[in-house]
Parts: sequence; structure tokens; C-alpha cells
Amino acid sequence: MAANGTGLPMARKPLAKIVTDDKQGNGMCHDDSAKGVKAQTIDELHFLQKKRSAPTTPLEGNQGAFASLPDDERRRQQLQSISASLASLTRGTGPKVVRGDPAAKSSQAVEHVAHRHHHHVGAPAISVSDDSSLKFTHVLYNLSPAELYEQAVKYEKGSFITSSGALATLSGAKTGRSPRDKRVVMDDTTQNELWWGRGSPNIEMDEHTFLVNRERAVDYLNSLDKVFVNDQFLNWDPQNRIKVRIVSARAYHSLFMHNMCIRPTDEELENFGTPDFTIYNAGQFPCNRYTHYMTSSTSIDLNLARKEMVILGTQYAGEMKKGLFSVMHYLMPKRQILSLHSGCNMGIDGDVALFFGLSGTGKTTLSTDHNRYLIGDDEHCWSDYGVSNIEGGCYAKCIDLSREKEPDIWNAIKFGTVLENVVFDEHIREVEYGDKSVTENTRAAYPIEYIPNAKLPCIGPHPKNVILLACDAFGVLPPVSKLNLAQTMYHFISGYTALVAGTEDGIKEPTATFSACFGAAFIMLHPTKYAAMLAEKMQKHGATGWLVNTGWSGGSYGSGNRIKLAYTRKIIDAIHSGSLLNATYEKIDVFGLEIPTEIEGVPSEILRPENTWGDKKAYKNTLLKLGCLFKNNFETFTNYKIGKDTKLTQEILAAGPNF
Ligand SMILES: Nc1ncnc2c1ncn2[C@@H]1O[C@H](COP(=O)(O)OP(=O)(O)O)[C@@H](O)[C@H]1O
Ligand SMILES: C=C(OP(=O)(O)O)C(=O)O
Ligand SMILES: [Ca+2]
Ligand SMILES: [Mn+2]
Repeated sequence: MAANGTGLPMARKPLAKIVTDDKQGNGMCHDDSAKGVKAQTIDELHFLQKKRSAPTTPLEGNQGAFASLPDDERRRQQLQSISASLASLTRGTGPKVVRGDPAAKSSQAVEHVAHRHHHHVGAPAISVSDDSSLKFTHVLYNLSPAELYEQAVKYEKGSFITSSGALATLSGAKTGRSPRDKRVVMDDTTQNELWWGRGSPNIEMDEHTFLVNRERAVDYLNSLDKVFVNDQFLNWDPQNRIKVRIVSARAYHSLFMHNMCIRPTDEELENFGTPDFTIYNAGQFPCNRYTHYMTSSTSIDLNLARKEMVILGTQYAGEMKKGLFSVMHYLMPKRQILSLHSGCNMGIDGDVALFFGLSGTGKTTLSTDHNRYLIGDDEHCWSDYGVSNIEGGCYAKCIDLSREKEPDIWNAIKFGTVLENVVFDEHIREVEYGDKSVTENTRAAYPIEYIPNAKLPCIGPHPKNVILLACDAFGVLPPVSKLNLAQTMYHFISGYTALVAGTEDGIKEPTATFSACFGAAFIMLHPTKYAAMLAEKMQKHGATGWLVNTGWSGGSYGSGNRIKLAYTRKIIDAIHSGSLLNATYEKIDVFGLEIPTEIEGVPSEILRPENTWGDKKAYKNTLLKLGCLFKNNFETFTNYKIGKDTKLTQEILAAGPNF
């Protein structure tokens, strides 16, 4: 080979030119198996890839706030509404907001608007004195799950796509709610209306401090390149639907709320107008410990008069869903509607069951039943017309989740689902549900229609069965007992469960938790208000109460075992079918509960807890110990009247443990 100093063979003759326009048809260098693209440049090609979404369907007729407006005017008003939401209360102006991702070049040209008090949009520019009003805040408005996935994966550390298509993400330092940091503004109205003081979840704060925290959150959000805005609904009952707006900094939060709230149709979104309630989620940013009332860097602040909630210092997404639930616990009873911390499902014959219970007792697991229609797993309303779900999605615990035991939840963990704080294989991205490295409280949030037999719309007739779930780690409550109305009320007000810490070594003793109405962390009024409404509704519609222990059997935590989910499901089946109503019952000591002697598919000996304990003396002592805990807890309620007459109150007081 001739050396020419270049390392390449020396060309004797110029190379033949490659013919691209092959008129001779010799087939050389030509692939005609597919037509070429219509684009002339890469940019054009990328432009072709995205078909423009129908620009929010044009309206026929003129229902709704913006109905008669042309498209661009309506979009301008929507932006103006978002700018107003983000307005600083001291500077009096909202930021210049622009739709779209700041990273997308094309969005720079789209409409933008700034909100000013006392000024018309489009009025001559006024001079600005602070830098924040010179910048644009990009608004990512009701993005689709696919768009939110891209945002999360691109910009949020710890966001990954799992092998089943779910979006795995981390909630940061907080992996559960922070009830001791939840504050409510006390003003002349709320001072009289709400439940304050011992046992109440409502920790007082004043209006001024709320505004300080609100400003802190708003300034933080406005300092970002972009914020996510979700406009959605709560409550499937159309008469009592609430419009909510969630402003957040993370795609994770936006996708979570997309899944958990009710998703508006394009048409409903066009007519959305002003929200009834707004959440400012600045969870990545702490509150200021020098601010009055602040006891940590976390504060979740609710202002009912302003219809606003501010979140600082926690990214745990459940804070938003449960925060809105508190709002419903205030608004609904005002309309004679009972708000319930319960799951709800319906049989093919229209029989509805409610499942009350504290966290981890089985609301989500047991309401998700392949043989029944799921109305919802966690938050409902009971009005004069029946039940309605407040939410548009479910939030399932997924620690130790298995395909065999909970197939419907397993299958719901797919594209669109948010998976919080789970551990997965770094390469295959298969989730290891048994792994508690990040937290025991791993969660999946998915739209309710991911459950194949979801009842859409999520409403149903009056409940026939009211099931109170307790996960009794003492192992002394029977797997199931039939309750009379007074007993149902006693156990509803007590709101008992006893879980074990699980992750910590050396924990031998279960600790009892009493949480009024099975959700004291979320109620706003005194527990007896909700209890009276429940009693009235159960009486009026002839519902039967049941107490189901989904916890330990054969001994306390440490010596006994958790009741098999398969048995609990058989018990629940017998309640639904009506067969348990007509079973033979016997009474047990101390709690005076009526227990059935037989249930199809359940070994009879486990129905009476005493039978399952080897050490009968230990059983009796544990039973008495739990009885004492119930008595002590109920003391705070003995001076309250429940319902219109003292008769029921007396009966309820007598319905507790007796020894
Ligand atoms: N016998 C049982 N009944 C109900 N749940 C059980 C039982 N045994 C184990 N579990 C587990 O307990 C957890 C119940 O949690 P979940 O249904 O999410 O509670 P909630 O919705 O009330 O917070 C699930 O992880 C479920 O698999
Ligand atoms: C989201 C929660 O609900 P649950 O555990 O009842 O499903 C919670 O309590 O934070
Ligand atoms: Ca749940
Ligand atoms: Mn719940």
C-alpha cells in the first residue's frame, strides 16, 4: 500500500460520485422500502411529531363563565386567574405568567399576562420596583401524565420509570404526614365552629402568621422558572362538587393530584373559572422558625376564610389529599352531608358497604374487592341521596404488596401511577415491595379507573353495612362482631387501632391509638357532631354496624399472628351477602360483643379469640388491659350529648367495655 503521509491509500482516480436520484434503477445506495419524511430539517421533523391538541373544544351554547368568549380571550382569562393566585399580597401584583415549559423554545411566543389589582391587563406598563415582577413564571397547566413523567424524569432527582411503567419518586425527608405541624387559622368564626383544644387536630394560628407563611410560599413559587397548576374537582356528587386549584413546584405533586382528585373534561376545564379552594405547595422550602407559632421547619396551614392552604417544609404528597379532606370535613356538614374517612364499595345488587379504619387497617385493601364495584378507598360523603367519593383516585400502601393477595392493586401499578419511596432493582427497575430501606409507608397513587371494577361515576345508594376496622395488635378483639347502634357509635367515637412499629427492633408491646371518628387528624368539628349524623343516617336507612379485627390472633404481636387476609375477606363476604346477619351469635366478656359461631371458609375456632391463645391467663389480662385503655380514652366524651335525645347518649356510654 502506497504511503502518502495520511495513512490512507492514495487515490489514483477520483471516486465515482454516488447517485442519489437513481433514475436508472440499478438499486445502488437506494432504499425504497419506505417513503421519506416530509420534513426538510430536523426542527421540521420534530414539529411534525407533535400533533397539536384540539385547542380546548369550542363551545356551543353559553353555559359557563367563559363560554361566549373566543379561545384566546378565554386562555388569557385562565392565565390571569393563575397570576392572581400567585399574587404577592404586599406588592399587590401577580407575576407575569406564561404558558408552557421554559425549555421549549416555541412557548416563548405564547400568550402571557400579569395580574394587577386596580389595573386592567393591557393598560400602559407601570414602573416596577422589584426584580421578581420583571421575570416570567412559566405555568405548566393541567399537564398530562406523559408530560409530567418527562418533567419528573428530566428535572427531579430520584424519579425513575419502573418495569411496570409507574413513576417511582422520593418524597424527601418526610415520608408520612406531620400532624403536629398542621395549623388552622382561628378567627371569630372558626373559634366558635371548630373543635379546639385537647384531642383536636386543629392547632391554632393567627391570620397574620398565615399571611407570613403564604407570602413565603408564594415568593418561593414565583422565584422558580416554572410552577405546576392543577385545576380539578372534589366530590362525585355534582350538587356538592368543589373546584380546587393546586399550585406546586414538582411534577410528582402535580401527577399525584392529577391521580387523586377528579379529572375535569376539556369542556369542564374551559368553564372552570375561579377555584373554591387553593393549595400552595412549597414543600421543598422550609418555614421560618423565627415566625410566630412555628415549632419545626414544617408547617401545613389552613385558612378557611381565605379558602387557602399553604404547605412549607414537607414534600409528602398525602398532605395535600388529606388537607383537602379536612376542608371537606368543614364544608360538607354545613350542608347536612356527612364526610367519612372510609372506603366504600357496592355489590351487583346495589348493596353498599362503608369501611372505616385508621391508617393501615384495611380500608383500601378490603374495599378493592374483585367481586364488587369500587366506589372509593378513603374519603366519602353520605348525603340524603346516598354516598359519593370525594376523590378520583386511590392511595394504596404497598409494603409487602403481592400479586397473589392483592391482584387489583398490583395491576394498577402501571403507566400513570405514582410510586412513592419504593426500592427497585437499579437495572431491571423491578420494584422490591418487601424493601423498607426508605420507609415502611411506601405508597401507590393511581386513578380509580385503574381498578377494573371501579364504579363510575363514583356514587352509590345508602349504605347497608358499616364496617369498623381495627388492627388489634393485642390480639384480643374477635375477628368479627355484630354491633347494635349504640355499640357502633361507641366504637366509631373511640376509633381504636393498635399497630406495631414494625421496622424497629425490640418492640414487644403494641401501642393503642384512639382517633375519634377513625380520623381525628382530619375532622374539623367536634367528633360528636359527626357521630350524631352517622347515628341518624344509620337509623334512618337501617344500616348494620360490624367490628372487624384485621390484626392479631392467637396472642399479641410477638407471639400471635396477623389474621390471614383470606379469612378477613371471607368474613367480609359473609357480611356483604347477608348470611352473617342471620348466623348464631354468642356474647363475649368485657367488651360485650356478639360473635358468630360459624362463617363459611373461616375456621370456627378463630372466631373466639380466647380459643386461639395458649395462655388463657395472659389472654384475660390483655383483654382487661385493652378494656381499661378504652375506658380511659372515652372519659373525654362522657360530658357530651350525641343526637337529639339523652337516650342514645346513655346507651352509647353503656356500650363500652364492662368489668
Ligand atoms: N387480615 C388483613 N386484613 C386487611 N389487611 C391486611 C390483613 N393482613 C395484612 N393486611 C395488610 O395490611 C395493610 C392494610 O392497609 P390499607 O388497606 O392500605 O389500609 P388503609 O387504607 O386503611 O390505610 C395492607 O398492606 C394489607 O396487605
Ligand atoms: C394517606 C393516608 O391514608 P391511609 O393511611 O388511611 O390510607 C394517611 O393517613 O396519610
Ligand atoms: Ca388507604
Ligand atoms: Mn385513609
